[in-house]
Amino acid sequence: MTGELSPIDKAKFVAARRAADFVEDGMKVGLGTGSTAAWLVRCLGEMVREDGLRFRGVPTSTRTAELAREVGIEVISLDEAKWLDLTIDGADEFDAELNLIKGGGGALLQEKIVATASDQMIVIADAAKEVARLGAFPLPVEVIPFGWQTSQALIEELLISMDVMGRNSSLRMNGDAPFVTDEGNHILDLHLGRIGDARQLAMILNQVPGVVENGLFVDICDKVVIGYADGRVETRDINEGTVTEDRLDFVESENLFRDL
Ligand SMILES: O=C(CO)[C@H](O)[C@H](O)COP(=O)(O)O
Repeated sequence: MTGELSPIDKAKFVAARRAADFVEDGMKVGLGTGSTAAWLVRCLGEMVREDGLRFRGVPTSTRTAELAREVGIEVISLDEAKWLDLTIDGADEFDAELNLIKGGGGALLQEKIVATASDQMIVIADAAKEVARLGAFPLPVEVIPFGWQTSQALIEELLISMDVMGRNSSLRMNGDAPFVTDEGNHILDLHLGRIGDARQLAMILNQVPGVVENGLFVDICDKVVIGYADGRVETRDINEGTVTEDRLDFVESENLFRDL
C-alpha cells in the first residue's frame, strides 16, 4: 500500500509521523487541518489504538474532527480544553523565522485561535513549503459575507497605500458558489507575490471592517518538521536554534496504511 503513495504524500507522511512523537500521555493537543495534518491525525489514531497513547485532541475544523473521531482520538472543544500543551498543523509556506502563511484549506481562523492558545506550535510540511520570503502563495483573509466586496475594496486600497507589490485579490470559490468557512464566512485570497513586513501586514489587515482574521502566523510557530519523499526528516527548533535530522522507515507504518 505504501508503494502507492506519491512522493509528496510520503514527505507529508514522514513529517507527520515524526511530529506525532511529540505527543505525550495526558496532553491536550490542537489538531490542524489539511492533507499533512490528516496524516498526523491518522498516525495519532494508530498510536492510540496500538500503543495505548492517551491524549485529548482539539480539532481546527469539522473535517479534522470527523477524522479524529473516526480513528479513535478523544475529541474535546477548545472551551473544554481552555489551554493546550501543543498544536501540530500544516502550512502553505514557512520562512526561516518560522513565520507562516496558512489557510489554503480555509480553516485559518480556528487554526490561529487554537495555535495561539498552545504552549507550543509545531508545523509539519514537505520541503517545498519553505520560502525565502512569504507571499508566492495567495494570502487567505477571512471576511464576513455582509459587504464582502466593500471589505475587498478596502483591502486593495490598503495594499496600494502600503505599496505592496501584488494588489489583486479574488473571492475563493467552491464550484459556482463562494467558499464558506466553518464559521459561515468567505475567504479573499490576496495575490501579493512577496510580503515585505509580515507582522505589519498581519496587524493592518485585521483593522479592515469585515475582516475576521488573516492567514499570516507571525511568532506563533516554535518548530518545523520537514519531510522528504525518501524518508528523511529535519526538525528545526527556532527557540533552541537546533536542527536535527533522521530517517523514517515506511515499513513501520504498514498497519496505518492497511487500516485506512
Ligand atoms: O492552513 C491549512 C488549512 O487551512 C493547511 O495547513 C495548509 O493549507 C496546508 O495544507 P496541506 O497540508 O494540505 O498542504
